[in-house]
Amino acid sequence: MTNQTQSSVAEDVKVYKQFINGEFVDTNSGSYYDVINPCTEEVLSQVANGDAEDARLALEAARNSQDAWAKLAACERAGYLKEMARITRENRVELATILAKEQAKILPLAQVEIDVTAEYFDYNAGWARRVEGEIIQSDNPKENIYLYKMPIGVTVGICPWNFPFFVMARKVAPALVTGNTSVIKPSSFAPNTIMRFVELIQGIGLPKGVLNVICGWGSDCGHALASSPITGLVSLTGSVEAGEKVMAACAPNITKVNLELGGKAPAIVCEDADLELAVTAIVNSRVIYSGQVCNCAERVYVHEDVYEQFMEMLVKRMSEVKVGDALAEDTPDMSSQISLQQLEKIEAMVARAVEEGCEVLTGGARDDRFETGFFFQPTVLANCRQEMEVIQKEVFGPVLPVVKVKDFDEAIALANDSEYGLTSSVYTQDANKAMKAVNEIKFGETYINRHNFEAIQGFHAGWRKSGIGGADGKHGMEEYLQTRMIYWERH
Ligand SMILES: NC(=O)C1=CN([C@@H]2O[C@H](COP(=O)(O)OP(=O)(O)OC[C@H]3O[C@@H](n4cnc5c(N)ncnc54)[C@H](OP(=O)(O)O)[C@@H]3O)[C@@H](O)[C@H]2O)C=CC1
Ligand SMILES: O=C(O)[C@@H](O)[C@@H]1OC[C@H](O)[C@H]1O
Repeated sequence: MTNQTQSSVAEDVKVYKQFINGEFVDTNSGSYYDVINPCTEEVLSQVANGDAEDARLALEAARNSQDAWAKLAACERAGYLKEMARITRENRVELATILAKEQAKILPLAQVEIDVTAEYFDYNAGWARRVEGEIIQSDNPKENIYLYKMPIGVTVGICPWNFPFFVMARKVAPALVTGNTSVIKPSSFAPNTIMRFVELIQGIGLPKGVLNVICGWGSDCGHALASSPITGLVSLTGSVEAGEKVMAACAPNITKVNLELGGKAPAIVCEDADLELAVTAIVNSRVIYSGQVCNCAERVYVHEDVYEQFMEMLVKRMSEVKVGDALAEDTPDMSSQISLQQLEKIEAMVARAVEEGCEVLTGGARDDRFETGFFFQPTVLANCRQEMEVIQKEVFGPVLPVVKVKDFDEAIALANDSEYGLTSSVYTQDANKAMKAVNEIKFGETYINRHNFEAIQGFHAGWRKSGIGGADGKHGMEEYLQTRMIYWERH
């Protein structure tokens, strides 16, 4: 943890306490840590460094409020989500600015995240009148069989730093509308926007304990939330390593997990592709939020017939990417990485790729034009081979490794050869190739002739190590429900 330091509470920066049972309270640990602006490295806030006791108090508050919350009419619960949407919209500029500063996200993208989050609250409010059960035919003519959809109880949402505000809503909105209560743990790297939002919604009258937000490190506070017998569901967005730990923590209580654990998205460029479209989509997808998005192109497979032309266009476009402070007036295309650790991880992966024989066509190093921050140059790597780490492991930075392939079958086989299975994309003007990809590519999400993002009414779900369960739409909402069967005999 190099860009957060433990400290006592200073007086001149914003301080965020824990939000438990409808009140802002001190952390049991008594300590706070600094959250910095990754571009400038200035301290933005001091945030409660929560521990297992904070987790216990938040979970108890969520448990104590859950019965009454579930007994409200679903449309009444939805009313609170609509209020959250309204308040998000009314404060969209303030929230986007906080977000941009705490995670080095360029302001237009931060604004998109805030606006989509408001949409997300509204969209989930719409499910209130649509959660339906079933009446099933019995073998006994005197019996009716009913299937009910019930809330799980207390849900925990553990958020990442890359889309912290949106992912918070992804975990809160379906939980609350279906009658669950929620404990949210933001990433320690980006808690400010979530905490400010919690301050802003104080006037909406949400019953105490229905939503609790506690900050603290995953290994301590997060682990305590996941391992508690009070917790009915843990939804985590983050690394495979954190997912494994959360599953292990949940195992003794057989607690349900819902995991979104990143990806290694292949982009396949066919010989008949519209190359201008493919290059634009792949470059945008790789540099958006400085390459730190789980569903964006992480490796490219290009047909040998168009390889030279594609690479020339790709290198030109990547070398033209504008890098700068996330809040600069002449808005850059991308900014700093979130932290020194992430910068060092990217740098080390690129260095190992070069040792293994990759050729750097542009970028390949830290961007030393900046006195502060954790900037890495937009990078294209050629001569990549399937077995290389840079093709197999998530880089999470502005680095595009490219592999030349002889045909579409080889591209699909190599794309599928991955422990990850979140998203993928195919660029072709041939409907038969597109259909073959739809049938044969083994990923939870495939984009044809475009790249990210997914729709809030879709279902964002990773295969293999990319996760379990999913989010968004009807099926994402159903992750927060369990079934109850009633067998009712007439006498
Ligand atoms: N799927 C995705 O969208 C994301 C993928 N990643 C991938 O993960 C890599 C590392 O990023 P990193 O920040 O370390 O991501 P993590 O997976 O460590 O963090 C994600 C969330 O999980 C929490 N967490 C970590 N360990 C535990 C645990 N044992 N129990 C409960 N909660 C836990 C974190 O808390 P805290 O950080 O506060 O300790 C954070 O809130 C990236 O390089 C990238 O490859 C990262 C972010 C998002
Ligand atoms: O963490 C991620 O990268 C994903 O959760 C991401 O957040 C917004 C994207 O559209 C996602 O799915």
